[in-house]
Amino acid sequence: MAPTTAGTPPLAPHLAILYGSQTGNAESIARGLHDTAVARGFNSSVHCLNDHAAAHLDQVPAVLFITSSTGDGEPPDNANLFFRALRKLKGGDKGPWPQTRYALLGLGDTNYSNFCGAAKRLEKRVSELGATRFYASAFADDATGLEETIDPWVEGLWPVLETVCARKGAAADAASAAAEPAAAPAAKSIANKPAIDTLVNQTASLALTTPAPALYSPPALPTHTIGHLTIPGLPDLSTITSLTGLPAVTVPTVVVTRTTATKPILPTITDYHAQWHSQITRTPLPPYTSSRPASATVRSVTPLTTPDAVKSVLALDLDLPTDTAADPGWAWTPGDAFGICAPVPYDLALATAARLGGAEWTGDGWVSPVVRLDGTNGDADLPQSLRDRDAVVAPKGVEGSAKGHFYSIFDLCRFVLDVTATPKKALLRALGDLATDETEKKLMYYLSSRAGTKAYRGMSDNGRRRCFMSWPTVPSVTSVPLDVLLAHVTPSAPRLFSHSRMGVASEFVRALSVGDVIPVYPAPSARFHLPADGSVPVVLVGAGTGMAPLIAFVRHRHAQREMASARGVQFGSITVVQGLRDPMKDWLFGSELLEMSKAGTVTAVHLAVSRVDVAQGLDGVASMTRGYVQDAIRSTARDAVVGAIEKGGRVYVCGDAKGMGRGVMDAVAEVLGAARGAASKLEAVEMVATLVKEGRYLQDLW
Ligand SMILES: Cc1cc2nc3c(=O)[nH]c(=O)nc-3n(C[C@H](O)[C@H](O)[C@H](O)COP(=O)(O)O)c2cc1C
Repeated sequence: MAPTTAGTPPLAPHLAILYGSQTGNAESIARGLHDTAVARGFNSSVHCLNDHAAAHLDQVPAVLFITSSTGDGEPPDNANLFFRALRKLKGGDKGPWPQTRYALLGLGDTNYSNFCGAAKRLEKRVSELGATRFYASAFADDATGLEETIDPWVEGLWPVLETVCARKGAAADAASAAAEPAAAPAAKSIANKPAIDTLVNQTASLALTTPAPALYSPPALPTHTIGHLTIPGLPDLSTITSLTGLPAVTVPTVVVTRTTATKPILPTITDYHAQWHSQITRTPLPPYTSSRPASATVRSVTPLTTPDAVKSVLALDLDLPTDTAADPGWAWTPGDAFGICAPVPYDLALATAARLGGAEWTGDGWVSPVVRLDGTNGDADLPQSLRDRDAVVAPKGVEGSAKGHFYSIFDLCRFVLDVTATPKKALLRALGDLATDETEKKLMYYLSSRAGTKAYRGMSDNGRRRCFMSWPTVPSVTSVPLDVLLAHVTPSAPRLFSHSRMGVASEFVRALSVGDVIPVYPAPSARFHLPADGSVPVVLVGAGTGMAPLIAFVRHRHAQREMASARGVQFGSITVVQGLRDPMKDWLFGSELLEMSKAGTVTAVHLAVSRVDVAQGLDGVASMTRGYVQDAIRSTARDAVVGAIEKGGRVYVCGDAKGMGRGVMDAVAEVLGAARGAASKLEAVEMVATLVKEGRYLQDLW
């Protein structure tokens, strides 16, 4: 039994914490809550939603749901089976839900139109099935800072939970049912220490230093702009004596044991994968997932934009191994995506490993010490990113042949920890705890506190907010323990590409060459597919690389038309509304669309051009509007969009959530509302909401 806080008897009933997490945020919150629960004497267990059976929901008096949303308000991959199970409950079969009491925390981003869609759907369904909410639900927004909602929610949760789990009687239950998140946590005092002259001038810039090995003179470590941390508006911290709202430090649940083995550090992906002692490198059998990907060989990398375009876009042609045919997941339909497990850039991974004491020069090359990772209480305590990977036989040189999770420190930096992600406040807090220099400690505490929220959001490393920038800013932390990093750094998340969505110009994709082998897995879309009935008109709205799944739709329709031409089958109209900067530089698939127009597959192409004047039209293009796709929908493409919807058609929107998702939805509401004589904006918005419900307004946003 875990230790309890002084004077509190262990609470017999179990608490089940269930999370759905795509990129690790919800999982790390769930695990942090579990640790705190155990420390408070709860008999807690933590599982991803797909493993809900292991939580024995019929026996626990309280369940905590923590889930993010992905896609267009869809559940994360490790929650989709749970949602399916909820859907399957029919009639009198309500499963364990009528006896279940729950609290729910949703994670989302208001840049997506379906804010916290998965969490809200989960709550609706379990309530329908008879579950009772014992604590007010909260929905945290990545756009404004998750902590602002999460911290008070967690703070207020504990007293309510103790009542609910201890079952102190009906009166207490009734009181707890109405509970709202409690007030902000009490101030935590921090030492009032020396002046911070170097920091008050608002920039801390520190270089990476690695001691040279004794015998050989190693080549210089790759230079990466690490640690050029700019913090606008940093106050004089010497005047601050107490800070509130510091995030809880996540207790590491991974035990790191260093072995005697080392492993070569190689820059190339092909060689690297060929010798990694982990599931990710040897192509496993299907089904392929992000942690058990297949290996694909790059057949070609072709630029789709001119060299002077603002953003370069590449077409990647990949060869999948023949055995992938056995995986039904690869039987893709247009609109489906696939994931590429992009590693951290080699130079950065090596520089980070070196800082962690994980890169040694042998005279022949760099090697990295191999560590074994175990959960504190078995595999269930490993973060999911590690747990999903199969245990492998110990590498040569390690005593015994027991299977385990073996990684070189470099492997962890390259494939497991995403040091390019935005640092979580909890990581800054943990760095503050580790810092021996009081000034650095105070800076880290400040950035992770409530008062430091503005500085935290404004801090940047050459305009980006990346995890690794924070480490050199605390040079007194000579080495961050790996278990602390595993608890606080976001795990590397795969990037999703449409089948036929060409590589977003990421650092990783740009560096690929023909013959490289990369880890990939299928990620089918639940809803972003063409209607089975080819006579349904469609409107395709895409900007930038958002055109990729849409061109796959066009190609598919074109092939269907060719096959059906002799039979006189009628096909619905295809209206394309495409956003681009300059038709001469980045009109993706331009010539193909013109050909498809000529062939009659595409009915009209409306271009929205954001960076150059469009005095002249282009042959074969129905209209050119200066502005964004939403401007085209409001003007030249208005009739086509409304006409298609009124004929029972569907609208597909693909692009970035911030730039276009909201804007396009507003524009469609406006033109549809006007055409149907909506009495108010709200009524017009409800019209689009109905289309969404009917599966006639579909979005693939990122
Ligand atoms: C591709 C993608 C799609 C997303 N879709 C939604 C969405 O539809 N609704 C929403 O509220 N948040 C959406 N989000 C935001 C995430 O839910 C949010 O960033 C959350 O903190 C991620 O938590 P996780 O790391 O546990 O998955 C999306 C994020 C990404 C990257």
